[in-house]
Amino acid sequence: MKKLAERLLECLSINLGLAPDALKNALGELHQDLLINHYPPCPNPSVAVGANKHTDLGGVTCLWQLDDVVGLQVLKDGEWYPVHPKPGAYIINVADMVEVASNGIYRSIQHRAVVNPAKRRISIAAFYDLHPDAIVKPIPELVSPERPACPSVRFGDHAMKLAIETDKVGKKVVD
Ligand SMILES: O=C(O)CCC(=O)C(=O)O
Ligand SMILES: [Fe+2]
Repeated sequence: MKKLAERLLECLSINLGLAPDALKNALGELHQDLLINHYPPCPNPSVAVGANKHTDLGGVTCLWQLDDVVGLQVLKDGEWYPVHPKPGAYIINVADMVEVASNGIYRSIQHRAVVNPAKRRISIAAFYDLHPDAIVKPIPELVSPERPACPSVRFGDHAMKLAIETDKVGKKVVD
């Protein structure tokens, strides 16, 4: 799975016109955090949230939706769109540190999970997170007068800030 995340970072780098290892070098050593989300059926989904609106913190996330139950939604142009589970397919989220390293060219995706009135849902998220001391700066080739550098971020501070200032959850890093 980690190989998949590393390969994805290579593809994202190449797509930016950079060397394949550009994002990997900008993020440093990645480690995997696994989170198993279990959403029991909820008789009144309109008053309950599965997972609140947020962006993932690290590099990329590989998300596996186990059951054929729609719950994940992504925010695009102010509208929530469902992401339908596909057997054998992972959902890949660009997370905050790729947004910073790419100087905002890639945007971390705002998403949430809603609950289902009749069925339970399970998802497994593999987050590729950074060392807490890793400092992520925009890759110099992606900085220009038209696209000035966004602020650098120390990963540990970013994760802590969101843990403490929960009102910041779901806000964009670059903006
Ligand atoms: O359950 C889902 O589909 C989303 C879970 C999620 O966004 C997360 O664990 O960060
Ligand atoms: Fe997430």
